[in-house]
Amino acid sequence: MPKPIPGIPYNETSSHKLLGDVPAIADHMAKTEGGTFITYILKTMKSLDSPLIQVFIRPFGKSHLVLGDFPEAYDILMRRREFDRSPTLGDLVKGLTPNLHIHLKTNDTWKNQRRLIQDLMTPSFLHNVAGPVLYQNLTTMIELWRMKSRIADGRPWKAADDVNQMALNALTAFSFGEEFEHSATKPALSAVQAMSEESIAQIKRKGLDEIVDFPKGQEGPVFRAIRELTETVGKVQGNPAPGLTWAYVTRKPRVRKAIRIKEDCIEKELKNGVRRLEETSGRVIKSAVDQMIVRERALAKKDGRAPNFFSRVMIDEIFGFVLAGHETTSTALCWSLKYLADYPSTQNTLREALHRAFQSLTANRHNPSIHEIISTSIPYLDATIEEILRCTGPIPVVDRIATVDTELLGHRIPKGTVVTCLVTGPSLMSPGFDINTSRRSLTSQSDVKEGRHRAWDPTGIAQFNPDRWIAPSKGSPGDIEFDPTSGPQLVFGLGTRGCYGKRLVYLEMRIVLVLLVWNFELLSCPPAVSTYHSKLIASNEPTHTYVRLREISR
Ligand code: HEM
Repeated sequence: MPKPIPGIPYNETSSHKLLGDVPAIADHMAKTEGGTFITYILKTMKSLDSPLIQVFIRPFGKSHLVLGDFPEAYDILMRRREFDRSPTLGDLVKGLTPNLHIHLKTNDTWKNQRRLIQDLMTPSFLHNVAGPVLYQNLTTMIELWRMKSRIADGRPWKAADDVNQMALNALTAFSFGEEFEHSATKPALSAVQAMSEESIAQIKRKGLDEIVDFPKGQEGPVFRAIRELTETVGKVQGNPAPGLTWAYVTRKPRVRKAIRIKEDCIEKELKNGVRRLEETSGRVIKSAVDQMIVRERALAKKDGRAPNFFSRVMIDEIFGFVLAGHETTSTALCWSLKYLADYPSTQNTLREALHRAFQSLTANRHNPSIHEIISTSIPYLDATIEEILRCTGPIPVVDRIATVDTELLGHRIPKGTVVTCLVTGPSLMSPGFDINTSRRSLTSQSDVKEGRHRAWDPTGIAQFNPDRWIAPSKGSPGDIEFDPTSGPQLVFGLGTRGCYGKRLVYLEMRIVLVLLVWNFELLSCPPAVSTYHSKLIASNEPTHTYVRLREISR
């Protein structure tokens, strides 16, 4: 039976059930349109009127705390040594990448392993290596959508699969470079190119609000295998026994075959990288794999050991990019399409900002180059990206585990307690709870006293409004700048164990938003396919991602 921690509110009925809150969560999801674990938590927090609650979703009735307060979450993630990475996040990928650094506590082993991938999020690698290859892949999707928009001629179509493929392409391009022979978007492009005149004429006879179905194209075996594996992650989400589930899932013949294909693919790319390293003495870096090989050689030399380019750590860290980044980025981009279409004034302001930024291009049809996209300051673009991320929280929770007996908001909590911080909860997307300062930790109290306590104005906190991230420019009076410190944001977690890949995400979203808004007007879709409901699979995906595009002619 559940074992509550004294003093922290919980759902009384669940505390008398062997499965704790699990039946109530299932009931909430069955009866609430768009209901997820997160909406259950938000509802429970509201009814218990507390920023800290406990739920019973773990085996043996262990209490799991949920915190809906940014200042205290900030304190835990940034400063409190009594908390460390909890196994919850890593459990989602453990069966496929047991050697990924996500599973490690914050210690020397974690630090050493991170050295292997330390170069990949530097501005130099992102701008010179990842940026161009991402750009090349993303323009293929723009080409696909240009064809689709001409055929659909103002009618909506389902965009989720294209976005998902594009996100996967982007990550494999980042990992393996432009010479990687597989593509997820190109088969879709070929399928649309091969559409008969009659099937196009049929589409043109449809009503303007009717959904257009486009042929999908056949993914090759490598992408099918990667997709098979990334989709298994959703099966472990919210599962009280992830170890057992992984043991079952990874024994399935389909999954075993997919793992073999993935292993062969990474090994082949590593061999190509090692060959390139030998041929060019490490001077030509074309991908994350190349950079990691160069780093492994340098680390081995420094540590006085032989390099191991094919270690389990190398393989899992490489596949980790895809596992950690694919569904999350795809989800963020799907939400971006919805917000841009449903907030035309944001879209117009963004387009005007792009026109000002890329003035010399408006006379002809060329897209801004990758160099221009990266190097041009466009505060409203940064603000739009930040606001989309704030409102959507693709990973809706950030977890930590108490490594010692400690205190939280005035309550004693035992070692081993998992604390889940809500990414789109109170004080981030709804007004915060009124918490007596004396209940806060000492460091959090001093933030309040010294005015370092960042907070959003509760009025309009739930509204999508990129302007909240805009401030008057300090350098050039009359101008504006993007201020990432305007208010609380938890979308990538915080601190040493915050998201490793966030710079790549910002880069990818920047390229996608520029190319999309530059080339198309995103129009709203019929209400039935425009809801803001979500489903929490591997990440918090929108249930409906449809687009209706009007090509912009210049
Ligand atoms: C929109 C896309 C993404 C979102 C919303 C997201 C969000 C997050 C969050 C919330 C965490 C936990 C942070 C914490 O505990 O403080 C995390 C961790 C992590 N993310 Fe991301 N992520 C995204 C994309 C990516 C990408 C593209 C990569 C890799 C290329 C990546 C790699 C990782 C890794 C390796 C960790 C674990 C870091 C550690 O344990 O030290 N993520 N991410």
